[in-house]
Amino acid sequence: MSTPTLRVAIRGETILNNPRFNKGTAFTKAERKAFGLIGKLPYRVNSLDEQCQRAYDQLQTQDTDIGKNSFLQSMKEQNWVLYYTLLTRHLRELVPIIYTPTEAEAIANYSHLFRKSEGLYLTFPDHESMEEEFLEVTKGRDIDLFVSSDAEAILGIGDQGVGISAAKSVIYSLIGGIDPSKSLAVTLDVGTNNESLLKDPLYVGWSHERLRGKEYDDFVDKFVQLVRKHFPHSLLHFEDFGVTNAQRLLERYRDNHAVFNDDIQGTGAVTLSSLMAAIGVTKSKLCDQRIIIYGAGSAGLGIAKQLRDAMVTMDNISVQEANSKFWLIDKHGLIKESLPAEYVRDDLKAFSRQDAEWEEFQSDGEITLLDVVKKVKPTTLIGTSTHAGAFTKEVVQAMAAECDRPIIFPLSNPSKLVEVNPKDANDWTNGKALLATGSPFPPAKMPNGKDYIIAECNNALIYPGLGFGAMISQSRCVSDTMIIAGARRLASLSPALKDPDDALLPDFGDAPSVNFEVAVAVAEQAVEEGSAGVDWKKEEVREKAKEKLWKPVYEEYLYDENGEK
Ligand SMILES: NC(=O)c1ccc[n+]([C@@H]2O[C@H](COP(=O)([O-])OP(=O)(O)OC[C@H]3O[C@@H](n4cnc5c(N)ncnc54)[C@H](O)[C@@H]3O)[C@@H](O)[C@H]2O)c1
Ligand SMILES: O=C(O)C[C@H](O)C(=O)O
Ligand SMILES: [Mg+2]
Repeated sequence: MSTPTLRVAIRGETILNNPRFNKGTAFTKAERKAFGLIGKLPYRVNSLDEQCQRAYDQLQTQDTDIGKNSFLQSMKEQNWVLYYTLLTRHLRELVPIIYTPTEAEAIANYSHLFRKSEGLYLTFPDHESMEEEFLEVTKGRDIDLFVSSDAEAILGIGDQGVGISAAKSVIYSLIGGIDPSKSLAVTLDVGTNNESLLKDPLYVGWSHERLRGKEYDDFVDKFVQLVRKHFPHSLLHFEDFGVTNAQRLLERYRDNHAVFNDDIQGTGAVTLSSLMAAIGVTKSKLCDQRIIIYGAGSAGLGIAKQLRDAMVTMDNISVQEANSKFWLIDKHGLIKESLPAEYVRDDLKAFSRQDAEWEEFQSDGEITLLDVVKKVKPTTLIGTSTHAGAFTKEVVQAMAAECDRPIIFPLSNPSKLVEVNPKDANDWTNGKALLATGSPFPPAKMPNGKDYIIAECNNALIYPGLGFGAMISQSRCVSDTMIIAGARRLASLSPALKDPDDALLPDFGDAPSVNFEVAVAVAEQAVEEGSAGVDWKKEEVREKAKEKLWKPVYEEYLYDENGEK
């Protein structure tokens, strides 16, 4: 295949300092001449393979994961093709370094590890000039994707002031095939309530208490309206917003723009896929499940709604009946009618249990996870609480006593916050538990000595595909039906369908091809339901999607002062 060519308008130091165009020692002799680089590079021209080998060797000299994370961050600042190629070639090994769980440590130390800015920082004290800043950074760019975060609820480590959007953007390109020059990470800095950051003289964000109320809403709205005005066909991704804002913002904007909340919808979708795979093993229906969700925040509620909606569409039961299959537990125990109003957000009310069911418990006492497990005899237990170790041996064994194949998904991230280590859940149930976790864990041993692969039920196994599908079909919205289509396609790729002792979800090493399948399903659904902005037939979607996939390859550059820059 011949090398694709690209007309480029920048030369000399400028091209060497631009990670989108820089090739380092891989610039050919002809390019070095045309772009004024002969004296700026050592003589030898390297291939991408040689550069990868050198970079991988250098990476191995780092002893710690956080050291590797910093090294890779620097590489991203230098050369995107090399960075993404290296990650693609060592995907299983390096995703946990650039993403969950190591990313949690990198974000918690953001101000101390900080070397170079990336993306767009919109900070409240500068809100009056927001449009200028926005246009300055987006000038001349064709942006398809904005990945935004106000960093109030980063993974399970809470308020970090500035943070996660860059790591989530990388996953879109690495796994979803989205051209990194067409996406933009946006930090919405509205202050922080994290005391240690506020006291830290090196904190790089706005050292101020977090904005709330109208000022906050107006600030976010100003940003969303800029996106809508200047990039009406883009996808707007929300990540790790606090629980009081996440659902509200999604509802506010989802009818007018293609917006997507990863913690609510991405987590709901990947959990639905995992559960569909698990009930394939237990040979039961979704609506036969009794589901406890421990931690009723953005992820917990997103999962409850997604599973509920799937029961309604797939098993044909009423919304009310589907709601009755769930027991949600939060910091103050089971969500039930008589719980004080301040403990039950409005959006949880549909899942609130009736007091009459729980008469044997003192009305003012908290109903614990163990109480609920013993009474409800759940088939499925999902953790999104950030409460490490909450699924104790007593809880897990009480569940297993009443259920042949307990489905247990401790989804809190990073690894140290997991509700139960999957190895323990496996041991305590004699290998009967069907397990999936939010962060990567090593396999557990089954009683027959075989490895049980722990599926990684992380939204990264689906959100890049959901996003790519919505983007390529230029969908005006990300509808619930598009998300269900993606989740069903992911479930259909479960290894457990062929071998019930195998993992519930495909391996993360296969995440790019899996996400491609998800994208095709999502775009096909968008075409079918008429929300696509492209004029494609359903049968054409796969081919069109293939054409749009971005891959890290060096193009041959021709100097042209009217070219790309
Ligand atoms: N696997 C995934 O793909 C995925 C996706 C999103 C979130 N998560 C993880 O889920 C966790 C929650 O994330 P979120 O975005 O929903 O945060 P959130 O702050 O919106 O929700 C956390 C909820 O847990 C509750 N909680 C806290 N302590 C509790 C306790 N001891 N008992 C019961 N409930 C308790 C909180 O009150 C809150 O409602 C995080 O660890 C996050 O990393 C995982
Ligand atoms: O970032 C992740 O690993 C998944 C998820 O979005 C989370 O908030 O934990
Ligand atoms: Mg998240």
